[in-house]
Amino acid sequence: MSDIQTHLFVIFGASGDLARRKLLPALYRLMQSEEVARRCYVLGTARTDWTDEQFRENAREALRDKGYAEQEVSEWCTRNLYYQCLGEEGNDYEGLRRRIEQLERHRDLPGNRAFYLSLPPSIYRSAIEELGEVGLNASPGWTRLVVEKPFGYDLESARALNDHVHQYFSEDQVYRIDHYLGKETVQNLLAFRFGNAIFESIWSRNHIERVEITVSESLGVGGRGAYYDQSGQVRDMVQNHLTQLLTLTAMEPPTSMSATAIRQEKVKVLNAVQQPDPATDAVFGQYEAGTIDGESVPAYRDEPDIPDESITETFAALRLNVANWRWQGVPFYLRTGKRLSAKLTQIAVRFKGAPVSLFQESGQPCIPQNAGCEMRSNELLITLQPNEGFDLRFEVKAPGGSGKMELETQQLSFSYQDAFGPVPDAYETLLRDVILGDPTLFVRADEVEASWQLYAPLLEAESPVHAYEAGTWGPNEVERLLPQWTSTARTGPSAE
Ligand SMILES: NC(=O)C1=CN([C@@H]2O[C@H](COP(=O)(O)OP(=O)(O)OC[C@H]3O[C@@H](n4cnc5c(N)ncnc54)[C@H](OP(=O)(O)O)[C@@H]3O)[C@@H](O)[C@H]2O)C=CC1
Ligand SMILES: O=C1O[C@H](COP(=O)(O)O)[C@@H](O)[C@H](O)[C@H]1O
Repeated sequence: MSDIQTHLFVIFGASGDLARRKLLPALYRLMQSEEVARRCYVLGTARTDWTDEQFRENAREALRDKGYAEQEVSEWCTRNLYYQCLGEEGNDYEGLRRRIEQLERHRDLPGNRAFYLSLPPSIYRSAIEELGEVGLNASPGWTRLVVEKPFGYDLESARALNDHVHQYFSEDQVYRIDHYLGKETVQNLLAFRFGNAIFESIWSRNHIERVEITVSESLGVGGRGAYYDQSGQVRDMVQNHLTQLLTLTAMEPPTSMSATAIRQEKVKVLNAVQQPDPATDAVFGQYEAGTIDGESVPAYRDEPDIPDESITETFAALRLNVANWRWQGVPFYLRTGKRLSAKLTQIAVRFKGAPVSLFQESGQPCIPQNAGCEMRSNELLITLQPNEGFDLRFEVKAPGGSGKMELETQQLSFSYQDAFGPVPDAYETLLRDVILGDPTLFVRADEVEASWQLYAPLLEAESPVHAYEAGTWGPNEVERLLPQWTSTARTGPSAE
């Protein structure tokens, strides 16, 4: 990473969960490179009244929990970490500015600064304004602002937040996080689609019957009930992560791999997606108690901080139509939920069958429109997590047979883990890109607004929320959208 310039990485919310579990470990891993370690200093800030040493001790503990070597962790924390309290009210930005300038003098830093807002979303506006008011939106070097998700609550609030950000920062300074974009396998979608010409010619309504995007989790809402109940699955997962997967699957080839070219194509395809009709294109659910991996788990309404009468959806399934020349008429099904049967992020592409089937019981050819004409389709499963890899399913002749040709489905498989070993963490990729100044894997202002706009009818409607048992694949009503889903969990790193 030779292009890294010496800088200060400021984490707002440094005493919080995300900083502890994701940001500090990602920065630590990045700084395993001596070169990065010499060029990146971290300043944590929050209301908690810590000294530098107390912050370092907390960071050491967080990194020890991840199993990193004691001695190296300790040295890194001492050499690279600092802390500045923002005051009881969280508004001492003058104090923060003075500390930044003092550190830059002391460490002889050129004034490059990244500000990572790992704060409750309700604080984003004031933090951005305060940064601007004390002049921290500009510096002798570069200044970058990283904003965590959720970016807005709906279209109106996302627009207002964009306007607010742009009062103080220009768009090229802003890095909106969607951690799915940092996942190696999500980026690999671009490599798969645009590095392999054989798929391009079949990647359209001419050959594809439907696309299914599944992001299922076996976990519930855990300790995040207070946030989640105000949010629900459409805001928490569909508007951002599933929509990113949709755009990467459906976008046109960009003119280059530059951030501008890629983001341009993503916005174009997003603008072509028609708003779903809540009555016919969506099914929502909420989990009841059930069993997952042999363990009993409580109902959503019995989770901490969830009101007894909550009607927040923990499951959403949608049918979307991408109204452009490539995709018109190919349904994109999206499905996501908490406390489902398994953790699985997968894109299943189901191809159209052959025009005439030659392999019928009767021995007579038939066409799919005829009753009883059995036609199997080829399928491509792109598994993004866990057991990352691809499976291409096709028909082969089953051995033997008494004069009749019988077909059996088999698959060609590629496992990421087998080929390359463990997959790096998304936050490591994203933080590296922030400090390199590469915005490709971040969400542009118009993209985030287009995405909120798409789901506006769902967010405004009062749709029924159907109960489903934890440990299943969601409410039965989902069959109304699609009776049988193609997606299946891969069984292991070398899944067959
Ligand atoms: N945790 C996760 O897994 C994920 C989190 N996110 C997003 O990341 C952000 C942070 O989440 P998370 O770490 O879980 O939240 P936490 O509640 O654990 O942490 C919030 C942090 O913000 C600080 N803070 C709160 N109020 C103020 C204030 N008025 N002024 C200054 N600092 C303040 C808190 O410290 P103090 O009280 O000391 O001020 C704390 O360090 C949120 O936007 C969340 O949506 C996104 C994806 C996953
Ligand atoms: O952003 C979020 O993502 C997680 C799921 O992320 P993954 O990387 O484990 O797939 C989800 O649990 C959480 O509710 C949501 O806020």
